[in-house]
Parts: sequence; structure tokens; C-alpha cells
Amino acid sequence: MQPLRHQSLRRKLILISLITTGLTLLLSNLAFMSLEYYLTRQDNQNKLAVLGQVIANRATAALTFSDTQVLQNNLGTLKADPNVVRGCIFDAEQRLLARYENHPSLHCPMNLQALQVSRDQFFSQLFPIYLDQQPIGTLYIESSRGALLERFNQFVMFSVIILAITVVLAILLANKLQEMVLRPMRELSNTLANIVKNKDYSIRAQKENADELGDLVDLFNGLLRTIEAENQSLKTSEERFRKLTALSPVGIFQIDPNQQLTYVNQRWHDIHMVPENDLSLQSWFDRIHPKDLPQLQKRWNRLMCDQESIAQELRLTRRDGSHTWVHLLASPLHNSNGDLLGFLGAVSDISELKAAQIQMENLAFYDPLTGLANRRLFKNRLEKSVKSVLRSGNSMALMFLDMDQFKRINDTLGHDAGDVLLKEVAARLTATVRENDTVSRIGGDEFTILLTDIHHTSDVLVVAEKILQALARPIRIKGQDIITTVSIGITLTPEDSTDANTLMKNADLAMYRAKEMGRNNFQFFSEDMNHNILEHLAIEKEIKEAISRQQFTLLFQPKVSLMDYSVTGVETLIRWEHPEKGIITPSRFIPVAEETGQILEIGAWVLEQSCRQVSSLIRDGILPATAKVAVNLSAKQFTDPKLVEQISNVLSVSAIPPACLELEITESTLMDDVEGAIATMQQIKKTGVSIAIDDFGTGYSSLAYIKRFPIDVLKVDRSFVMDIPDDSNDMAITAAVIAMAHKLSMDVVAEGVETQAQLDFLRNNHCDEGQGYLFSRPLSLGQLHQFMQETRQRHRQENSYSA
Ligand SMILES: Nc1nc2c(ncn2[C@@H]2O[C@@H]3COP(=O)(O)O[C@H]4[C@@H](O)[C@H](n5cnc6c(=O)[nH]c(N)nc65)O[C@@H]4COP(=O)(O)O[C@H]3[C@H]2O)c(=O)[nH]1
Repeated sequence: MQPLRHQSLRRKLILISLITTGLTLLLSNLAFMSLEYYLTRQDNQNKLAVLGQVIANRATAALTFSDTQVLQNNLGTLKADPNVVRGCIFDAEQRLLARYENHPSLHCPMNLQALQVSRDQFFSQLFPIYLDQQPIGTLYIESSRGALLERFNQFVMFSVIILAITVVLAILLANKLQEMVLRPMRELSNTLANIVKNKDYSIRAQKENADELGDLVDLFNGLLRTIEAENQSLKTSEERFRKLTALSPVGIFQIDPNQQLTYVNQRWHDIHMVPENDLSLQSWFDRIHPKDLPQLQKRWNRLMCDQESIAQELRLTRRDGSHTWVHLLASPLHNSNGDLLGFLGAVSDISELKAAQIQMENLAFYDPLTGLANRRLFKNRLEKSVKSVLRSGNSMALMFLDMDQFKRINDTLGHDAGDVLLKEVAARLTATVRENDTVSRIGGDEFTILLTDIHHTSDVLVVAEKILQALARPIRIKGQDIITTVSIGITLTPEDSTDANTLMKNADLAMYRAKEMGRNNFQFFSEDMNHNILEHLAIEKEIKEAISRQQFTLLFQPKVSLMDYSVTGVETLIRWEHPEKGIITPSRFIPVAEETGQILEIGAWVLEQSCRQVSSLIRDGILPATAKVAVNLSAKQFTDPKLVEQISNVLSVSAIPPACLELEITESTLMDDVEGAIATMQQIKKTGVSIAIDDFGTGYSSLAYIKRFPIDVLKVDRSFVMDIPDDSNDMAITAAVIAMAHKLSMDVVAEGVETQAQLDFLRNNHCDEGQGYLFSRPLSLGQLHQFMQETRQRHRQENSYSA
């Protein structure tokens, strides 16, 4: 059947019919012919046998008597059968007695043994002739097969004709059959081709027969009807979808699984302001606002990889450069088998909604008049800031401002003037603070300011003063210059409280105090801080004048040798003689001067004055020629690049021998920048001036560094000396420090020696020098004169007693 596979159905049908019919006929004809041949042959042989038997019986008597004539006559009966070609009778000795020959080439041999039988074209038979059951001779008869073959040929001929006719008939019938079967099928196939070509599912196949093919046509047409109905409903729903998307106020888009934008509706184009031919996902992504892009990309990846839906608000940059807020929804699209068909999304323009939302937020969180944060937003930010302060460990200040006499301005100039004033005050406040700080209007004429990231209280002071200054400038309203002032209350977190409500109350209270203090000022909530800050502020203001008005004086505290109690030198200690406040100690104003940088000027003055005065004391013989004046250097002075130059100048101006000057540097100053400190100290040492390390033991100096510092003197801090002999720890430390300093070839000066017990301990531990109230308090120049005279007298007396 393989070769038929590619043949047309028509040819297959004809071939099968022909082969079936031909084979059937051929086989039946062959069977018939064989049977016919066999039966005819059988018939001939039977006939020959009967004939031979009759002649043999008749020939018995003639043979007995060897009557050849009779025998010949007997054989003559063979003429009746034209197929007999020869007949021979032999006697008992097998000699030929009679013959019948009817064939030109076939003769009876003279002896039976010479008889040659040809079996191809003839068939023959021998008949023994008996007498009393004794064979007395033999009859031989040979018959031609010619008639048999002729009959057979005729039969074959007839069969071939029948076969030919049957084949022709089979062809005709097969043709008819294929026509009957194939025509409806061709009709079906033509109909199908027509439908496919025209995409018209209303076409129907023609039913011609009421047989199985007719049923097939019915089924086919039924199928078409279903397809047509579904097609129609698909078209209707597609049409409905198109109409819906065309009318939709939402931009709709579809993406295939390969991330190609396959469909967008008109609204999508309108929202994006892009022409209809610009359909690329990449260019859509290019339009997304950079701030919204990272989040969208993350979600987009999740949509593509995990089929997770997106719902996000984002900004699009339109063709004209403007931004529009859109709400994007996108989900995967699957068929009924769950296979991914792509993604469907919707983009709605929410710009107006956003604007309304912003407006609402503004109303809810901002003061409509000034545009500043309102009370609610401020409280919210305050709470957040307090939390962040607790986390970071920084400080934050809350200022509460109330405009002084705003009501009077409002009443006299009218509400509109009041509004202008409030707006201007808001603008000036905003301009005064940093961007991170929050300015808000929490009531009629009440403002609050949140100052974040405060490192020092002086930072708050600076802002408060700036605010007072900013508002001091007149504001022009309705042709009048109005000067407005505010009272400011300040509270700090975490110092005062870490609760937002308490902080608000604190600031409010402090503001009332500012009002009580005469308005146009600021007050801190904490009394101590208030005092410190105010003093800090006053000192800062007055320190300038103090220099020019020569309010600083120097005291000299003698240092005494613990070997013989002779005065080895003095330490200069500054005092501020304030006209109203009296004497101000250095611990109150030196840190302020250090902070403002004024210490450089003050320090320079102290250095020069100390050297000048001590130089003249040495020259006058009041102090010994070997006496040293120890001058304190602040950290700012020590790091001042002009320090060494300044020292050299002072040495030459005051004419003090460099060996008579000692600079006291605190341990903490040195530890800030060890390498820099070493370099500066080495330069100082080159001038011949010696260096003492002050307040030793209070800083964090490591022995490794102390070794590297070119230090001449180590001053043991008063805090170690003061508890001797009660604190064994301090005693052990002091003894160890003295021993260590000596190992490093340093002299040791003990500070704050007040008692004999302390002195005894220090002497026992070989401390070189002492300084403290036991020997002398810090002295004015006149007192120092007197002290030196008294000391000298005492020494003289002691020497004369001992002599
Ligand atoms: N209770 C007690 N106190 C004693 C005793 N003996 C001395 N004192 C005080 O201890 C301080 C010693 O000075 P200091 O450690 O350098 O500590 C000084 C020094 O660091 C700084 N200072 C003073 N004058 C200057 C200056 O001219 N420039 C700089 N930069 N700092 C200075 O101010 C600090 C304080 O100075 P003063 O108030 O003068 O205080 C002085 C002095 O009056 C004692 O037996 N008992």
C-alpha cells in the first residue's frame, strides 16, 4: 500500500477496484481452466479405456486363432475416434499382428518392446488380452491430446475476453464509485477552502446524499454554525472591547510575552502625548520620572518573572516636557490552560487628583496664609525629630516665638496689614534658618522653629540672635515702616525632655519668661542653661571691650622648690576685672574666648605682659635670674601657625632670656594631633623656651607619647594632690608619675599644694617643685614684690638661726 500513499483518492479507488476485480476473475478462471483441463483429460482417458477394453475383448478369439484380418477389423473401429493416432495388437510373443495408424509419423513397431511412447502431445494405454485369464496378447492405443488442448485454448480465450470485459466494467464502476464518494468530499473541501479564503463562516456545504457522507456534511455544517456563532460573539465582544477602550478615560495597553507593546488605545496616546506610530516599551520607560523609575523597574521585573501585578503611582514626562501623575496597573494575561499570553495594563491620569491631594495636604498640614507648616505638621516633625535625636545622640532645639504687640498692629492697621506682617515675618524666619529646619505657624502670631543637628548651645544662640536681628529691620506696610519684635522661648532635647508635648510646654514657658524679661529677647527653658547661655553671651559681647579697655590683669602664683623652698618662678594667671561684675576667673571666660577665637588676642597679650613683667622683676632682682615664668597656652594658640614667630617676637621685645619662659600646654591639647604637637613643640624648643605639660593625669596621654614629647616639666594636676593623704590611689598615682617623669628627665611640679601632709608626701617622693595656697595664692605684681621680700627675709632668718 506504500506506493499508493501519495496517489489521489480517486486513483486509489480505481486501482483498488481493478486489482480486486482482476485478481478475483483471474484466480477463478485459473481454477476453472485447471478443472476443465483435468476433467477433459479424465474423460478422454476413460473413453480410451472403454474403447481399448471393447477391442481387447473382441480380439481374444481372433488372437487365439491368429486371425489378423479380424484383428485388423477390430482395430478399424478406432476410426470412430479421430483423436486415436495409432492402435497396435501384439501376440503373446509381442510380435505385431494388426495395426491402425492415423498419424503420418507414428507407426506400430514390429515388436512391442520397440514401442516408443511420446507423452508430450499424446496419451496412450496398454490393454492385455486374456484367454481364460491367460494373457495371449497386448493392445496398444495412443490418442492425441490435440482436441483437449484446443478445448483448453478456447476456454482460455473465453476467460481473457470475460476478464477484459470485467476490467472495463470495473473501471466504469470504480469511476462511478469514486464519483459518488469523492464528490461530496470535494464539495466539503471546496467549501472549507472558500471559508478560509473569505473568512466567511456563513457558507455551507451542499448535502446531496442521505448516506454517511450526507451525515458528514450535516456534521460539517453544524460545526460551521457553531464556529460562526462563536466568531460572531468574538467579533461582538472584540467590538465592544474596542469601543470600550476607545471611550475609556483610562489608557489601556497590551504587551506580549516578549515585552513588545502590541496594543494601546487612543487615551494612552493622549495621556503620553505621543504620536500613534510611537509604540515602544523602551521609549515608554524613558518617559518615567527618574525618581519613580527604580521602584517601577523592581516591580516590572517581578511582573515579568513572577507574574506579580503592579499598582503604582508615578510621574511621566510628556512630549512637551511637562510631568503628569499617572496610576499604573498591570497584570499578566493567561489563557484557559494557564499559558501566558502577555500582560494587560491601564494607565490613568491622576494629575488632577494629585493636585487636589496636594491641596488637601496643604490645607491639612500647611498654613494657607504663610505657606509654613501648621501645628499638626510641626507636631509630627517634632515627634520624628525627637526619635531621631534619641537614635543619633545629637541635640535639637525647639523655639517658640510670639510676636510682641501683634494685636495692636492688627487692630490699628487692619487685618490685611496684619496678614502682610505675618507673611513677611514668616519669610524672614524661613530665610534665617537652614533648609533642614522647620519653621511653622501654629497660631495667630505664634511661630515655632525646629533646629535639628545642634552640636553646641552656641549654635542655638546664633540662630536666636539672627532672628532678632532679621526682625529688627522695619517692614513697610501701607506706607508705614513697622518694627516688629518677637519673644523667643527655647528648649533643648534631650537635655530638657524627650517628650514632644513637654518640649512644647517648655518652649512656651520660656517664651513667657522672655516676655517678662521685656520682650525682644530669648530665654532658655533650663535655668542653669539660661544663666550659662546669657553669661556666655554677655562674656562674648563684653570680651572685646575688655581687651581695649584693659580690664585684664595678671596674677602670678609662685612656684617653690621642695628642696629648699626657694621661689623657682611664677605661673601667670589671668583675671578679668569687670567694672560691674567684679573679678571674673579664667574658667568663666577662657572657654568662651576659645570658642570665639578671641583667645588668640588675649593669649598674645598675656604672653607679652608676662614676659615684660617677669623680665623687669628679674632685672630688678625681685625674682632670681633663673626664675621661670610659666604662661598657659590654649589649644587654639598652640595650633596657631604664627605661635613660634610670636614667641620669638615676645622674647626680643620683652628682653627675657628664653630659659626664663615656660609654656604650659594641657595634656588634652597635645593629644588632639600628636604628630603636629611634636613638630610644634620641637620648633618651640628651638627658641630656647621650655615646655611644661599642664593638668597631667586628667587627659588620655599614653606613656608612649609622653616619651616622644620634648617636655621639660610635668605638672601633676591638683585633683591628684588634693586628696593626699586620704586617697591611697591618688598617692600611688602621684608617686608613680613623679618617678616616671624623673626617668624621662623631666622636673615635676605639684599643683594645688594646700597642706603640710601633701607637702610631706611630695617631698618624700622627691617631687621637685610645688605650687599652691600652702606657699602662696596667685598674687598681683605688688603682692608678689611683698611675697618675695618676705620670703627672702624668712630665708635670711632661717639661715642666721641655722648659722
Ligand atoms: N583650689 C586651689 N586652687 C589653686 C591652688 N593653687 C593654685 N590654684 C588655682 O589653680 C589654677 C592653676 O592653673 P592652671 O591649672 O593652669 O589652670 C588655669 C589655666 O588652665 C587657665 N588660665 C589661667 N590663666 C590663663 C591664661 O592666661 N591663658 C590661658 N590660656 N589659660 C589660663 O585657667 C585655669 C584656672 O585658673 P585660675 O582660676 O587662676 O586657677 C589657677 C589657680 O588659682 C590651690 O592650692 N588650691
